[in-house]
Amino acid sequence: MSVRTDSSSTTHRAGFACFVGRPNAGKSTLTNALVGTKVAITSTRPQTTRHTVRGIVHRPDAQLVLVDTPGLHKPRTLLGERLNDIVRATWAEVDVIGFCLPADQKLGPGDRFIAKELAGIKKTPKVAIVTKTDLVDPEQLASQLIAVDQLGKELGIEWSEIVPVSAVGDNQVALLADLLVPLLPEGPALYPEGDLTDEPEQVMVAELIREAALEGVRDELPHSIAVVVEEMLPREGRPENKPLLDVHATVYIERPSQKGIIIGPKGARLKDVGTKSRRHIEALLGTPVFLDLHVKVAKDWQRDPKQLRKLGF
Ligand SMILES: Nc1nc2c(ncn2[C@@H]2O[C@H](COP(=O)(O)OP(=O)(O)OP(=O)(O)O)[C@@H](O)[C@H]2O)c(=O)[nH]1
Repeated sequence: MSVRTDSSSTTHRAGFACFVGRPNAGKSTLTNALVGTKVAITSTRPQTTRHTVRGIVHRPDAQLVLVDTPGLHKPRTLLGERLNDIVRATWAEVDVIGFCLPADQKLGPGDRFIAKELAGIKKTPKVAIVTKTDLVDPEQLASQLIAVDQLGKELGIEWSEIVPVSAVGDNQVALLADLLVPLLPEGPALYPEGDLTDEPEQVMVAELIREAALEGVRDELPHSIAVVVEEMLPREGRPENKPLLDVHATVYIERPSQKGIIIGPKGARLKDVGTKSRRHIEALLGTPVFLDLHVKVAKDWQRDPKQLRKLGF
């Protein structure tokens, strides 16, 4: 007896996808849900993703490399302009774009602004992803799906798919991967199996610290925090079964007046930021960590090209 296998099942695909959408649309959370580990930072504050973080989905039939971009927005500072340039450059390079639209919010000018830009990128297939479906009832979801369909028609965008997902409720996340994969080109894996991201560890560690530093200073320091990891070194003289990684990092703020906010009374806040981010760093790197945090003022860094370069933008 002979068994014939369908040739399509042996085809391997590999390529890049990026999620776009207005701030807070759920792009980072979706990236994490697809990859299954914490690689992109999430926060309830908009515009927290500054670095392009790739998460990699490994499957027997495909490798899907996710590029998580910052939100496109009306630039007010030099940093804003650079972020928008990064976003557009990313869109032109990837194999498929996932446009994230939260189910619980009516389509607004922010979505249209992005959709118009997307309409200009003809070649790249676009999947509309209606996110956060756990926050709405079926009726609301249905009308959002219709609105997204209409938005596409109006602007001349042909959605390859329109998919509702909930990253938090893990609903349809696997289906989304199934729909993205056929849109990738045929080819061998681009990264070794087991790699979840090619972002240098130091950048990921810096992002984890920044995430913790942003928490709780909701309104005082919205986007004035940058974090640079100066050094990560294994502590010398430790027994082999008790390693310790020394991480030295600097939290940059824009003005001296912000120092008090970040440090808190008697240093309590900074200590809290250190404890929280250390736990995340240890989980990420799988080793105990000693975290040494400093706060420095880099005057108006968001507007200063020299400072921006130094801080990695
Ligand atoms: N209920 C619910 N909340 C979600 C879901 N996905 C994301 N969120 C929440 O929405 C907020 C924003 O999510 P992010 O993933 O950080 O959004 P983002 O689009 O990456 O945001 P930026 O980095 O600002 O561009 C966070 O508080 C998430 O917890 C979801 O499926 N369901």
